[in-house]
Amino acid sequence: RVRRYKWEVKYELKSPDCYKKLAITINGRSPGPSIVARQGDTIIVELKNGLFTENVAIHWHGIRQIKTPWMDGTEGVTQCPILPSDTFVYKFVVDRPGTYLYHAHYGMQREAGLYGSIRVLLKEGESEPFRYDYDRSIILNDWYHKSTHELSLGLTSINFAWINEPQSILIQGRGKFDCNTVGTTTTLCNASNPECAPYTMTVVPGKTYRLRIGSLTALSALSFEIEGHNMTVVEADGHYVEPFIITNLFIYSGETYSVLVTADQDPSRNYWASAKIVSRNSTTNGFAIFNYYPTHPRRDPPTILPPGPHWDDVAPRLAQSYAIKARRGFIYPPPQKSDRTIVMLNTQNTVGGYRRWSVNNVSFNMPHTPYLIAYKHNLLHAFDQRQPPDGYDFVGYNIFAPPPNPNATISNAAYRLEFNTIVDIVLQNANTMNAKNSETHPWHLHGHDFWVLGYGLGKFDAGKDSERFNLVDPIMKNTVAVHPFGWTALRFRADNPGVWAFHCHIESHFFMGMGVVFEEGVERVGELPSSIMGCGDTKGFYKP
Ligand SMILES: O=C1O[C@H]([C@@H](O)CO)C(O)=C1O
Repeated sequence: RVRRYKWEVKYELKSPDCYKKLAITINGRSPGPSIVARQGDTIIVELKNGLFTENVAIHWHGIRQIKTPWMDGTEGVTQCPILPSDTFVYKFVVDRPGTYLYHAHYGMQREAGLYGSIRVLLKEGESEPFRYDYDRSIILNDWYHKSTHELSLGLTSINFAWINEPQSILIQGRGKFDCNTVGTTTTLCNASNPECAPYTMTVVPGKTYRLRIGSLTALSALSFEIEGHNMTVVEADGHYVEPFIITNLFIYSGETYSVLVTADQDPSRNYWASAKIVSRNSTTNGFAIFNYYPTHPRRDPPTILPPGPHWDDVAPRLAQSYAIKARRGFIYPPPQKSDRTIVMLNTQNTVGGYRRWSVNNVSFNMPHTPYLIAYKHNLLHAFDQRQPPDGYDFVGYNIFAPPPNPNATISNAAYRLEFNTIVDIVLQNANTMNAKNSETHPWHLHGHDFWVLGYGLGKFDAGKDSERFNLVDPIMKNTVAVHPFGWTALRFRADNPGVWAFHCHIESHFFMGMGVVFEEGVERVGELPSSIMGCGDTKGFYKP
């Protein structure tokens, strides 16, 4: 089946957390319309850029774009940006069932509100290996009152201005900023605006809900819970998980999970659903109402918000990471050996006085000519042809201290992977430029799912640690966290011809250079549509 959507992207004044700001919307909405389809369907999105002075591109997060690598929506990698007043047609197949996302992949527009959810159902007649009565999607996000321009200008200035903690957390596009904190200095905040009434999820006592939870935060790692209710994790990034029970779900930007929740508590009241920031010392949190029918949906629960886990306790987060395994009967065992291992040291750096993030001391910059077009049309002068490094100085580098020489280099070089080979990536976290500090980084790979082979704390030891890789039942994902001062190992097969970004899903970190690009089998990619062209050295290639 073909499912067609006609979208217009525009700025509109919105008050998702009671504070009015210009948000980037799709057909007037943020989050945008949900895409609901069945496995094997073709999605066609006719996207009009109705922003007056900004380009746009939309990435279909978790969709592998098999045979359509030019539809990945990654500006600078797979396509030229869509110019103001232009219309671009995305067309791709959703080949696997599961919970996915879409969002802007141009500059830092995602945090201005350009995002939504994709739900791919099984083929007609097929059923899931678990039971539920109803299916719901919610997206968690963090929200900033400053514009994407002001935030990105601060990050790219010699007088570095960090984006800081968000003003609120949004659950399905709704949050609550405390208007008292701005007092009468502005009329932009209105606590009784119905737009910022909490999101309510109404449940029928006794029924079981499949909650598809996705995070598209700009920065924050979150802990999500529903007061007094257990959750059973059954899906992660489109793959079935061997079920396990939790009281709170740690979720990092770019991840999706399905949890089963049964409305089995006292039905005469409502309960809080809450999203609390972890890994950073932030006081901002978000809440929604888990409403038991027929209790009034606007009635506040009689309790205070659950306090949630302590923000800097890494142990329970690591424990959740370890607990996620492929579901029995749905295990795709990984190849037992890899052909190449790339160790990626994640550091915060400076380049020429600018604050940056780097991988093996190389800070990524997007070229003007998208890689995919440059490779196919032999425009190889468009970016640095040297290979970025496959590792760092394992012996000499102390991951527990700020970088002794924080200077990195800027590059747009890409990794070329031999087609169909097995690639291991070890993401190695380290201390930031601030003493005794290491952050959580969710890494997202385009065009693939990877096996998560292991996690650890401290410096990855190629001998000892790789012997403990889970080669039996690792989960496959497209986004995975690297914990503070820790490492995460993943494996994938470079079998999807194209050029794919791999980056920290913290929007500002990718913007500051925390990412790489992989090329694989580009010679197998068919003729590129001219609609993706027109920028950089492809000027004039666009034929309307
Ligand atoms: O990139 C970042 O900059 C700030 C801080 O390190 C600035 O000092 C921070 O928390 C980041 O994640």
